[in-house]
Amino acid sequence: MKVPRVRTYVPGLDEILYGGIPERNIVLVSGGPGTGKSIMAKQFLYNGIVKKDEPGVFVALEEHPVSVVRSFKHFGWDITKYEKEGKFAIVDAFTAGIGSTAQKEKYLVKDPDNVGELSSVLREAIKNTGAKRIAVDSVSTLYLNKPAMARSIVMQLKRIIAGLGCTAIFVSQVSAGERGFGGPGVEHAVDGIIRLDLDEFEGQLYRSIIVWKMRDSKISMVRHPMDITDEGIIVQWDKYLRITNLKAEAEPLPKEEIEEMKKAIEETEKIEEESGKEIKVKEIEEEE
Ligand SMILES: Nc1ncnc2c1ncn2[C@@H]1O[C@H](COP(=O)(O)OP(=O)(O)OP(=O)(O)O)[C@@H](O)[C@H]1O
Repeated sequence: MKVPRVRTYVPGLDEILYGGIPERNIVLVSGGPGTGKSIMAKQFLYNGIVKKDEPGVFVALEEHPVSVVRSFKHFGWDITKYEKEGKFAIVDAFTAGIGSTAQKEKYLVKDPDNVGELSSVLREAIKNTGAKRIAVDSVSTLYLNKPAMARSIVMQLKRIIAGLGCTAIFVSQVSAGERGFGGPGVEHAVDGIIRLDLDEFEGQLYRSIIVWKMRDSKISMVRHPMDITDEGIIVQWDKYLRITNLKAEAEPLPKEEIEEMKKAIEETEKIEEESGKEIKVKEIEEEE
């Protein structure tokens, strides 16, 4: 059976996911400092609103809500407009209500250590905006001081998010050079893992992305070069990054794989088009 896909519209990412993220999947975007995790989470939300009219909620645990908005705007993504229209909301789990901007926040979590409070504020934000896409940045903050609780915290959020029909990106911070993705409890609890990396060779930094797992989906089995530009993240889906002890080199993917990825995107587009038609027919029937 074909699983409905949530397209990220991050250039090249849907290709290496063979169509996009399966609906209701919770995806860990894991990586070291400065690898582009936050940008990817923001791009996923912004694209959903602009390209599909799907509202989104950003759970801010690492940055002040003012900085969150500023970093959206850095890429020309005017999120304030959609916040005013009620299609976007920030859950402030950062300020603990301290400061004048914080007190104006509609969705404030006073104690981010209290997962119950976070869950109920998140649920309210999802219901009010009609959100389809969620980003939690970063989920690691929630269990930094209590690693034994990581799995149950992630499962609690997953139940709410998937239960309300949403698809999510959970940002997971790991140390530079660490091989894991955020601890065994979390890695097995989530539905997908995307890993972002930054590696140095001969004084030059190379960005790359690899999809480690994605339930109900075929995935590209190679590391792809990735760029961060003024328009956000671009994945070079038709190339793979060959890393040896001494160097990193981008090489073209085999033709058959490129064709298969293209076909997966075309199929997703066709399914979307058909379901769009179905909705229109239903609307007309209801009007009659
Ligand atoms: N316009 C741009 N062009 C190129 N690179 C950019 C641009 N804007 C930001 N970056 C790069 O993106 C990186 C930050 O990305 P991001 O904030 O998503 O990292 P992160 O993985 O969330 O890191 P951390 O875990 O440390 O918060 C910066 O190090 C910066 O070099």
